[in-house]
Amino acid sequence: MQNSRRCISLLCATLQTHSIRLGIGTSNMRLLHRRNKKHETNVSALFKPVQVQANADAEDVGSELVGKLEKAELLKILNKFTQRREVKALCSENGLDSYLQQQAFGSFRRYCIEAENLPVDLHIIFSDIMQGAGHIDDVFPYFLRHAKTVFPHLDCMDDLKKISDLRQPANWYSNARAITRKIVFHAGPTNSGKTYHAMERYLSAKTGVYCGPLKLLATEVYNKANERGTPCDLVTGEERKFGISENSPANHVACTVEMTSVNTPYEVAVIDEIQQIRDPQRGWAWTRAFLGLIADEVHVCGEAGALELLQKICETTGETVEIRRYDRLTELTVEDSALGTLDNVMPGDCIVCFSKHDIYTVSREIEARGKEVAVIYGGLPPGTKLAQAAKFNDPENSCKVMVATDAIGMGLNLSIRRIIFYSLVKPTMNERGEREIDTISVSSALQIAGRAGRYRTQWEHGYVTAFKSEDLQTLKRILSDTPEPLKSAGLHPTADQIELYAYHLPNSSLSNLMDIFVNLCTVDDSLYFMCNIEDFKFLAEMIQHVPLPLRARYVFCCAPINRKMPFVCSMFLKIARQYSRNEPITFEFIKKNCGWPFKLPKTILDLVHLESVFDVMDLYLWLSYRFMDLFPEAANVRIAQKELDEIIQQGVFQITRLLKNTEANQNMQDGETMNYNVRRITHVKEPRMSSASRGRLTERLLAQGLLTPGMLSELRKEWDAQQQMPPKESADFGTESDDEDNYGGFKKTRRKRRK
Ligand SMILES: Nc1ncnc2c1ncn2[C@@H]1O[C@H](COP(=O)(O)OP(=O)(O)OP(=O)(O)O)[C@@H](O)[C@H]1O
Ligand SMILES: [Mg+2]
Repeated sequence: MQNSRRCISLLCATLQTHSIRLGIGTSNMRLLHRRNKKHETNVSALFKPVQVQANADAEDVGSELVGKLEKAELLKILNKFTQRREVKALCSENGLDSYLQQQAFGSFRRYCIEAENLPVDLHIIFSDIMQGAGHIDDVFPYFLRHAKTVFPHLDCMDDLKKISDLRQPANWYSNARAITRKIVFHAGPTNSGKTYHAMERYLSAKTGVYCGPLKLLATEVYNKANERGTPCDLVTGEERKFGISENSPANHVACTVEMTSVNTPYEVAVIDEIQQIRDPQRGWAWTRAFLGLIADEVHVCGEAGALELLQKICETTGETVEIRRYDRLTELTVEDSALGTLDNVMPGDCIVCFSKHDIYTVSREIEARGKEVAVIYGGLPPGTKLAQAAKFNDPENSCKVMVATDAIGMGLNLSIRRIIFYSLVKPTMNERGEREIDTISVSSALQIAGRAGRYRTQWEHGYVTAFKSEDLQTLKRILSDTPEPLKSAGLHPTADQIELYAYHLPNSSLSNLMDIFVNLCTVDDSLYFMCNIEDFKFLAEMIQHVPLPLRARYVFCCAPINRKMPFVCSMFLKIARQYSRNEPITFEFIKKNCGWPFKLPKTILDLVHLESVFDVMDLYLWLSYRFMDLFPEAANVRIAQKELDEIIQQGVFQITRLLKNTEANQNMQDGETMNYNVRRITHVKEPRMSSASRGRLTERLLAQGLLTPGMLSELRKEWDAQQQMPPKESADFGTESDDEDNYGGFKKTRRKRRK
């Protein structure tokens, strides 16, 4: 039980106890700056003291030379020493602030009292002081030696600060700086032909790369280019497809922005949806692409509000921005009345919700009125999303209404006549990692509204309205606003930088290293901000007890998984454990753990679970590109994943029936599990608990749906097994790193098999 508690507290630490949360949006950069300042005073608390072994010398030479030390006397000297003003001043001069002083004094006192034999030099100093032959301040050099062992950063603060000096990210990309790039900014509202014009240039070039925000968009470009006779490869985190063949790379590439190569020269590069550069989580990928692409022409597409920031960044690269402005190609009208009731839904309507719970409610109610619905939300597999989009777009299909989350804001081509905002508030995570409800931003409202009346679809005049009449005025106000100009672009520490940190602080956990990095780094906050590292830290802490080399640990923590999905998280942990034992993660392993062969979902809970399984397979594929030898069965996993996508598709086609079954089950069962499951689906509606009312950690995690009973028992087993394994250094560099992987600048890591 003790072990499992520790295991759970590990998870909890991730979820609740971090003092530093960096939910940084561009709008609160000033705040960040101040917060950084504030943290400067307690950044010391991030440095965890290293335990120093007592009895450093095997033989008690000191006692032989000058006799044994009286412990009570020794304690008196130590207490006096720690209270002396001169000593405190010396401490400050040597980088020990009051927090570190307290820690180091305590550690030094314990060390001196508990040691049976002190190092001979220290022993003699104490003996001299006791006999009036030495001064109490003479202890200081020995204390400092101890303090530097306990806090190794004292000796390398300057190095650490240098490593995390992020003031000139433009200089990280010498290949891009070596050429003169032509930067073209295609600015305009949604549906104005920005991407279209950039793509025309891309397709006419000899070589080109398209960097998009979503797999679906990259896939669309890949398909379009190949259809037009321009062979094009597809590169996403989990997939590679080839326009010609695996052995002959095409001259054109369509990729997700995180996968952008900053080592390959191109004639034309397109960076789509550049306003995402301000995204608190993913912004760093756009910054990296914008600064690092080696292309004669870099075409960026997006909101006009990004222009000033891009121009300022270009001042640091010595480039100029050519601007091409576009107007919306079709008309978009905000209606004068709200929808009021779902009875008023018409063909071509898309109701946009901001929670899955609302998606379920609305689709159920529309179907109850005898109308078919297509459903799209972020968690659905790509095949399912495309199938739902195709059903809705097909003029011959009887399904004329769509219910979607803001997942449709970017990417999919949908024939929408009218967008109806079911609500104007969206649950978000604040900077402390707590859930909050926020009114949607002007930018995202315009993106979503812009989906109506798409050029060259059956509905060329778009309409927008709200579901509730009380929201209509607010919606009108939001839509008449211009999106706030972007203030800064995201940055993220690279694996190399963290590896250097680990070299200096070998006893620190990866999560701790990230915290220290973020707190010590210097960023030019008139241009950049540090991206939120909470997801990374969450994963790092979850696998902290798993013995892994640092590089591999780093790559694992970059895996794009949703930490709100307990099944995916527990599989992540299992896979990491298997990897750490150097055992291949086979298709059999996936089948056994994911319940293959898959059955059609009967309830929404089944559907949610299948979505998690899909994500686990994505995780497998993602890892398979980074650790080829231990993930050898990507091909089989891909086939099974496709099969699963089809099963999920069928489930979503019958979503109303699943909802009915779920409700019937709910009435029949009253057990804990059911309660938990329902909460899990409706988690966005849950009120946030105050810390006082949170109760036991495990219960809290279970209630929040962040831990399942099954996962809890797995964790217990994991932990018990771990206790029986020999310990291993956390900062182990036993990996070879070779070719560049392009994921955040991290190298692909092929594991050396441990003998
Ligand atoms: N000149 C054109 N000829 C033919 N089709 C066009 C032209 N311009 C745009 N389109 C089509 O109109 C639609 C909208 O264009 P596009 O996707 O380029 O808009 P966008 O400004 O990038 O919108 P968003 O901000 O939503 O990404 C696309 O289907 C595109 O193919
Ligand atoms: Mg576009």
